[in-house]
Amino acid sequence: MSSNASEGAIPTVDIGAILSPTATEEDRRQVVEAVRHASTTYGFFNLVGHGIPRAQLHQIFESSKLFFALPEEKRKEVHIGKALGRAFRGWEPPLIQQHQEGVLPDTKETFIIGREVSADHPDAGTFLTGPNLWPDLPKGDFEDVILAYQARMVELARIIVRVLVQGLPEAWGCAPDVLDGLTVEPAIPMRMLHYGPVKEKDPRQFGVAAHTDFSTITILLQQPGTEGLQVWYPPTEDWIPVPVAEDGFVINIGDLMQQYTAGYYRSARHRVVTFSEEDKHRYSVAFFLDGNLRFKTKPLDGSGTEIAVGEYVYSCLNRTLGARGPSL
Ligand SMILES: O=C(O)CCC(=O)C(=O)O
Ligand SMILES: [Fe+2]
Repeated sequence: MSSNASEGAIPTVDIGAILSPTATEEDRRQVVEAVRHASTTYGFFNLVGHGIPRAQLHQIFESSKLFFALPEEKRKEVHIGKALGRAFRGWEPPLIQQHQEGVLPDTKETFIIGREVSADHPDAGTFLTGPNLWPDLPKGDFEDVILAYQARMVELARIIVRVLVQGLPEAWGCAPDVLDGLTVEPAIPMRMLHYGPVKEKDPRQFGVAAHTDFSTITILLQQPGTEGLQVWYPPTEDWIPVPVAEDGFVINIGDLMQQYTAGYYRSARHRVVTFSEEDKHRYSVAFFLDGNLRFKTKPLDGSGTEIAVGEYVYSCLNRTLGARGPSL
C-alpha cells in the first residue's frame, strides 16, 4: 500500500505486502503500482515496511561516527589509494569527486565498502572487486555491523528490482526474473557518508553536487533529524527536499535502470547542500546496486543496444574522480 504524494512531494511506499506471506495479490499489486508511479514520476521514493529493525539502522550510524571521529592518520591507513589494484575501497577524503565542470569538488567524506572478495580470488584487484579495507576499530562495532547491514541491503535490493520489473508495461512481456542476473555476485559499493560544516558557503560547492547515480538502484539511509538532500523535479523545475522518513530508506532509480527501461523509470538528478553551523554534522549511508559487472542486456522494450554494467560504471567513475581519485 502507499500513502500517496501530494503533487510535488516524494511519495512513501510501504512494501510490507511484498514480504508478507499472508498478503493478497491485490495488496501486492498496489505496492507494484505505487513503486511504478514513484519511479516514473520522481525516480525517488521513501520506502517503509521493509522489516529491517530500527536497532540495525541506528547501529550503522554509530559505526559511521566511530570511523569519522578517528584521527586523520588512522583514516589514512585505509585510504582508497591502499585498496588492492582497482578494487576502490576505503577512505575517500573530501574534495575528490567532481560531478561537473563549473562546480567545486564535493565536501563529503566517505568510507567505501564493497562485496568482500578475498585477495587470492582470481578477480581480486580488478575493477570494484577485492577485499575491503578495515580501520583500526573493534570488529564487533564496525566490520560486523557493516557486513550485516550490507547483507540486508543485498536482500532488499533483489526485492526492489523484482518489484520494478513487475511494474514495467505489460506489452514488453518481461519475465519476472529478467534482471535477476544483476544481483548474482554484484558490485555493491556502499558509501558511508559524512558531511561536516563548511567555513564559507560558496554557491559552486555542495556536499554532493547535482548528479544522477550510475547504479541500477540506490538504497539510501538518511540520519534522522537532518536535511540537505534535494531532487530535481522537472514539472515544477525546482529542487524539492527528500525528507527523512522514520525508519525508512530513500530508494532512487540509477542510470543503469533508466537505460534498461528505455527511460520509463527516471534516474533523477539530486544533490546535497552544504551548511556552515560549526557543530553540525550529517551522516548518511548510500548502498549502490551496480550489479554483476559482466551483466549485459538490451533495453527491456527491445530497443537500442546492449548496456554493460562494468563498462558504464567505469566510465562514470573515471569521469568524476579524474586525477584526484585512485587510478581505476
Ligand atoms: O547523502 C545523501 O543524502 C545522498 C548522497 C548521494 O546522492 C550519493 O552519494 O550519490
Ligand atoms: Fe546520489
